[in-house]
Amino acid sequence: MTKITTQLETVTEPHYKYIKNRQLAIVQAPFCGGQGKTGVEKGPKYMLNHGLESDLRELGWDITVESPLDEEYLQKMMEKDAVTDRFKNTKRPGLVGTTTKTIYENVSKLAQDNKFVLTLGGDHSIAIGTVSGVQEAYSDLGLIWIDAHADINTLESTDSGNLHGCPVSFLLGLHKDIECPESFKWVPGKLNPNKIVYVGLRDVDKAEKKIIKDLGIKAFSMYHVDKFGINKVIEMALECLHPNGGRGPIMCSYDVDAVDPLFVPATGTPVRGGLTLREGLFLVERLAETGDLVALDIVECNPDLAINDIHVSDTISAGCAIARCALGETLL
Ligand SMILES: NC(=[NH2+])NCCC[C@H](N)C(=O)O
Ligand SMILES: [Mn+2]
Ligand SMILES: [Mn+2]
Repeated sequence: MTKITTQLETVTEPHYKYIKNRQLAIVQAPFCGGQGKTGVEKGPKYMLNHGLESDLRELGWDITVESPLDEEYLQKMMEKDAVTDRFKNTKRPGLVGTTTKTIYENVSKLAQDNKFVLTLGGDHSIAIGTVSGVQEAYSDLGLIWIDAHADINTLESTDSGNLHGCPVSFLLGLHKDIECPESFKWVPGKLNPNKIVYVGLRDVDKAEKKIIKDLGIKAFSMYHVDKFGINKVIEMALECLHPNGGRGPIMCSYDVDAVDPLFVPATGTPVRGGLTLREGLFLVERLAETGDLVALDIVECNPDLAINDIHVSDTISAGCAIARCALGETLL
């Protein structure tokens, strides 16, 4: 009888080769001006109240909590600027531009100090600031955008006018070719289209599909997740960012609506047919295993959109679990 011996695959412990002394900065970004529903600004407080800081300290991180935004000022501006702060179809370009600039300055400093930067949103417009900031420290940064949506609308293509649907176009510098308000002139827009990859897409606007095709951006939709499985998808995504088995720093911008609303109900633009909670956590566990992860955003938790307390705790605990898995928690 012939014996079949299977090679046991090995798994590497989470590690962070670009980060000095396991130092972590948690940046609170309580901003809701990139979309129309209030409550998403409560994300950071809810995640911290859930014990996130001590859970991460338990994982060996030395932590500082940063609060670069003036919440009172933001609240005042949210009321005041609702009608006046407009550019064509887009809502609050002034406030989004100045707020993301503040986040950019803070994140850029922290990343250059070789700290891991974990930013808690807020809506996804904050990624204009976080990704631009992290890029100041790592010029060859690869970006994994985990989301049901592509968030790549331009100031011209957006139907909703909500700027949380546009951050990727700013990061790619697409605003430089069109008429653009003063408030966004600071955005470096240096992200190369081959340095971003999407995972989890299932609700992409027509104009966005054209931009993705025209720029040749790599995107793994839920179809790809079903067809190839989540493990193959993340391996392919990593290969896209640093080809030929090459390695390099990676940032992950994680919109919790990538995960199915069964697990993450309290979010502004839920779309059915998403990642299971385990698939959503596996993605970041794998990133932690590479040793290349340098920064993470967790955005779009909106406790006010829950219809009961279970929805709040499901959503917030999923957001916190994403952070813990990315920062070294393992199942055993
Ligand atoms: N970050 C998000 N949840 N974005 C949703 C964007 C939805 C739609 N594509 C828009 O541009 O308005
Ligand atoms: Mn989304
Ligand atoms: Mn998003």
